[in-house]
Amino acid sequence: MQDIILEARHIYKSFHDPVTVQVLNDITFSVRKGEFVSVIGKSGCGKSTLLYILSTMDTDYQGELLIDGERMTGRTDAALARIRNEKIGFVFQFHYLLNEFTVLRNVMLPGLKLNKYSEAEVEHRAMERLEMLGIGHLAMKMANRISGGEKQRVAIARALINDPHIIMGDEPTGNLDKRNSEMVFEIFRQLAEAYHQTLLIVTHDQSFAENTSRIIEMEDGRIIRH
Ligand SMILES: Nc1ncnc2c1ncn2[C@@H]1O[C@H](COP(=O)(O)OP(=O)(O)OP(=O)(O)O)[C@@H](O)[C@H]1O
Repeated sequence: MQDIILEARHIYKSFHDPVTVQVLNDITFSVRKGEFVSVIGKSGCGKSTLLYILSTMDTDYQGELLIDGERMTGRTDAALARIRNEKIGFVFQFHYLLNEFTVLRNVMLPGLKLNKYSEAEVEHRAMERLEMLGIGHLAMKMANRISGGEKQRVAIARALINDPHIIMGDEPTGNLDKRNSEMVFEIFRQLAEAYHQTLLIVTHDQSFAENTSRIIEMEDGRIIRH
């Protein structure tokens, strides 16, 4: 099907630490273009482990992962790094901005790495995204001189720089107060509605999840609702 952005087929994952513990058990689901999906479940049920696999950062699993219909399984690390930078935008609980750079430069970095646009074009795209998120005026500030809510908006601008096919988030509101959490949710909702941006967000926040277009619920390494 053409509009399926992400497909997980029978994914299993075990840790050997030192006894073997199966953390993901036959995970199968897909995400269509424009869906705003949340992944919920009790602490330790395997959400972050699953997100690492879906985002191609962890390749040590059984099963198949397809992004845009292409198999990710069995590719080299370099190939996966390129696919990640081109197709996946990341927003984490901690923003991981580089403090020694300006806000603008932080947003530009994944765009420069892609090697698709000139530096001037990447700068223009970064400014467009900062302005869309209402923080154009922060462009020249150093990344450590802005508030937590502003940092998370910068992280979202950075995630959008290469027009990702999917944005993946691991607790993107986990470190924010209520007002900023609602703001981040609202940005995601508008991205999904106005731009048909596909989003897959792991969250503990029940009210966040209830307002997404689909909830995937996990329990003990399995999907119990999707
Ligand atoms: N590197 C590792 N080695 C061994 N066990 C691990 C490792 N990483 C995670 N686990 C175990 O795998 C299980 C799932 O962890 P995971 O971080 O995916 O859960 P989670 O649902 O994201 O939890 P939380 O909501 O608390 O972040 C847990 O039992 C955890 O202890």
